[in-house]
Amino acid sequence: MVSAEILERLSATLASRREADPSTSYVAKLFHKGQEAILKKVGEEAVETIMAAKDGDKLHLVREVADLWFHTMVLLANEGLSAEDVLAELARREGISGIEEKASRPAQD
Ligand SMILES: N=c1c2ncn([C@@H]3O[C@H](COP(=O)(O)OP(=O)(O)OP(=O)(O)O)[C@@H](O)[C@H]3O)c2ncn1[C@@H]1O[C@H](COP(=O)(O)O)[C@@H](O)[C@H]1O
Repeated sequence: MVSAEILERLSATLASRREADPSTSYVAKLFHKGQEAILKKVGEEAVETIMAAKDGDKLHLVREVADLWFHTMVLLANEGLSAEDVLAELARREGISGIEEKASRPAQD
């Protein structure tokens, strides 16, 4: 079974691409283009994920979500963050009902 360790390995690979040659690395090319280009890819992959969910093809959906996760990881890496930061936030939230959490927020003026 594939474990979440793939996210850690991918994070390490992404970090290593900071110094890589954009002509031989897709990730280095995205870093080189900058945040706007990365955000554009995240937006495109989010839309493609929605379309895949609607067409009912499960393999297509899995592949589009993989593209989305990958590009959000590039976004995190570009900001000096990694999958570990997101996993830690999910761990912090574990067991806290979304309904309870929302109800405990201070009232907005
Ligand atoms: N997981 C991925 C991964 N998923 C998707 N992609 C690439 O993301 C790109 C965008 O996909 P699209 O379907 O949107 O293709 P496109 O419309 O032709 O792309 P654009 O021209 O718009 O950029 C494609 O080139 C895919 O190959 C990935 N590229 C790399 N990785 C991982 O990142 C590592 C480092 O990659 P490099 O930096 O290229 O060595 C690899 O070893 C993999 O582990």
